[in-house]
Amino acid sequence: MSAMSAQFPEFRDCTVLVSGGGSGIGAALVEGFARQGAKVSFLDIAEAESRELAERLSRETAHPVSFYHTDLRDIDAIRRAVNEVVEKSGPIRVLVNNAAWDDRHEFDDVTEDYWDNNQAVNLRHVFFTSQAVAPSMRAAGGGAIINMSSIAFKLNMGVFPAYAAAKAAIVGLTKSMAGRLGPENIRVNCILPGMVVTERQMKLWLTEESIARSVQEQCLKTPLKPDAIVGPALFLASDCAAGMTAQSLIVDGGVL
Ligand SMILES: NC(=O)c1ccc[n+]([C@@H]2O[C@H](COP(=O)([O-])OP(=O)(O)OC[C@H]3O[C@@H](n4cnc5c(N)ncnc54)[C@H](O)[C@@H]3O)[C@@H](O)[C@H]2O)c1
Repeated sequence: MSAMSAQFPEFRDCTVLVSGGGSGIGAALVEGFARQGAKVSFLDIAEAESRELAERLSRETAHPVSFYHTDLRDIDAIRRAVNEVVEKSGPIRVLVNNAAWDDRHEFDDVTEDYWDNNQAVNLRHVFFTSQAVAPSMRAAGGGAIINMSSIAFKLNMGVFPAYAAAKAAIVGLTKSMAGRLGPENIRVNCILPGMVVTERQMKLWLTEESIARSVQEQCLKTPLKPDAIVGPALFLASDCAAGMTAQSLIVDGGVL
């Protein structure tokens, strides 16, 4: 049974918000929740890809999929979008903080502005989107937040210190938010993917050779595709994981 065919009845008609849902893993998550019968909205800046995804899925799923053009570096814009989602679709029960920017940067060249912008795309919105969504989860009696970290910060990868710092911080943020929001029945967990081959990763960073090298490090000898993250995310958001919070789930084909 694939993640796309497993069914969790609790997602039917429930409101789900995914950040960075326009492409890659985020798009697979949007599709995965939409095929569960959820009312899915997503925030992204990739206009063309996001519109195409929302239109395609809206023709095929129980509820229209809604795209909100939102630059996650703009906290007021996040708050406006979250309010619109709640007004249109009802209280948000599931939030996936997925958006990120794994830009490579040379240690000696990083400026203060670069650092701040990098943290704004990779870390700051994870807190502020959760903060904006929490009131509607409380009002609905609870919810689930899933933050996307990465195994990259555990691998001594020198190519993106700012990204690695943000991804490590997301694990700490997950635990702190879980402690704060647990009494309100809001569960907060994170997923640490390994290498996931997306179109964008292929365009920017990956080659057939680098994929083969990474696969050698995995126990499982097949490169992971975005779908590999959908099942674990559905599980963490579902009632099956009702007793789980403050946890990190590694989905890397067995690297760590
Ligand atoms: N692909 C991988 O190998 C991999 C590995 C480990 C962790 N991850 C994590 O999984 C998540 C998804 O990965 P991906 O490779 O699909 O991501 P990606 O780099 O393709 O980007 C995700 C989405 O975020 C959007 N986005 C970027 N900046 C934004 C901004 N300022 N405002 C709004 N949207 C913005 C992009 O347009 C894109 O649609 C990320 O958190 C990433 O760190 C990915």
